[in-house]
Amino acid sequence: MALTPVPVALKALLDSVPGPTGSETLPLARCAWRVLAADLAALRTQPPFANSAMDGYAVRAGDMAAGRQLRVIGESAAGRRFRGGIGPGEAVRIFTGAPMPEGADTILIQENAEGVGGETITVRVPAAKGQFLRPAGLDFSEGDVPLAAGRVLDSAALGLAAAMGYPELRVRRKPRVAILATGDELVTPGQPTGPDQIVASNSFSLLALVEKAGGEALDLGIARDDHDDLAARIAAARAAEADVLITLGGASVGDHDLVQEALTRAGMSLGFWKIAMRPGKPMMTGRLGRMVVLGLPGNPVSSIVCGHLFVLPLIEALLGMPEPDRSRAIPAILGKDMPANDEREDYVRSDLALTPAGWVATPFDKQDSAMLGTLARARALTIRPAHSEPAKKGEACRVLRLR
Ligand SMILES: Nc1nc2c(c(=O)[nH]1)N[C@H]1C(S)=C(S)[C@@H](COP(=O)(O)OP(=O)(O)OC[C@H]3O[C@@H](n4cnc5c(N)ncnc54)[C@H](O)[C@@H]3O)O[C@H]1N2
Ligand code: MOO
Repeated sequence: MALTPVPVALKALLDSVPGPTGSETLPLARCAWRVLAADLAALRTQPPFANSAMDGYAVRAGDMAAGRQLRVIGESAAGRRFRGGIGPGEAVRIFTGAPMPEGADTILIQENAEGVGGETITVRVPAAKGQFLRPAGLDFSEGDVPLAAGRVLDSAALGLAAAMGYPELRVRRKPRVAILATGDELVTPGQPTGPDQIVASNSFSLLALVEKAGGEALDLGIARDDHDDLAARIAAARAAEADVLITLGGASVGDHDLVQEALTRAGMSLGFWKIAMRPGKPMMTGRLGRMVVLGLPGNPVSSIVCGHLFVLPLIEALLGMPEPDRSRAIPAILGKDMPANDEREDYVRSDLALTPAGWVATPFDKQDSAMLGTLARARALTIRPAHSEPAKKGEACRVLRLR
């Protein structure tokens, strides 16, 4: 069976998403890093009044001449405006953020005035008309829509939502991602290991990816290589109304690789199985009712690389985030020669350093997909497209940054 190219499998996976998750209303303080469910229109204008960007004097541009004396007729502070207007030859002491008095059109910063604090000042360096004046609506006006649905509420966006007057926001429900490890050899960390057993780590790796992407991980434990146990845990994922089920291991062709059959028996329609990538070849996609199914290979590095390539974009799609945010590869140059590649796109564990020539990606010598230590050391995955010619150190490449 021909291997499916990564972009084909990814597109099919994202197309299989039944739509963004529902939404919930949360107080602003609980919305950090959540995703907006609707466009957000400003409920007010910012700044609501013309104000000064500096400490100094509100003046008239017509009075700006070196040596000119001005009479200080009052003070405008942030939160306490000067009541009244200024005429020719007059100035108002003003502070950053304070409303501009009527008749003033320019700010003379105090460094450019003599006699600061007194009843008269002398212009030392004249200000240009409108200097350091912030007009009303400089930032946004009521009805503007500076934040669109799908926007992650990072620090700037959350602050902007607050400034626009919102005490609470409608955000996407976190996609629920059920994670099911499989394998007779696996033991939970901290439990005693029998002679042929190893500690199960992949669920934790995937949990970290799911949470980073804005999903909610649901650990379904470890299924034995046994149809009844697999069926019970697949049923648990459905009962929990998971948006996604990720299975780990049992994806390949061995006699104990039962996952696909168990899912098919439960009613899954298969999307793709076997992807043209290394690591991660035995990956499988499917749909079980509304639940998107991703069957990841058991090798720890394979499951994590598949997570970066497929789980992160899948969660973004479920969160209704816009398409362009899903491509993460950046240009770099190779730090060493690379051999020709076969039909599987290679994701090579690499170091990554920023140099005056740009990012330099240097692949590690050992690339076994069981070596989690190597992946933890890697700063990037260097992408070697299928059928690449041998490449020399210094040639252009693309990388996925890992941290
Ligand atoms: N004859 C062939 N054999 C294999 C092929 C193939 O095409 N033909 N593909 C290989 C590739 S590539 C991969 S990747 C692996 C993946 O196989 P499975 O998904 O069936 O994974 P398992 O056999 O269940 O496990 C592989 C390996 O990973 C360990 N493992 C499993 N789950 C966990 C976990 N939750 N935490 C930590 N480690 C885990 C497991 O003990 C095995 O050592 O198949 C190749 N074989
Ligand atoms: O594809 Mo497997 O993931 O090479 O080790």
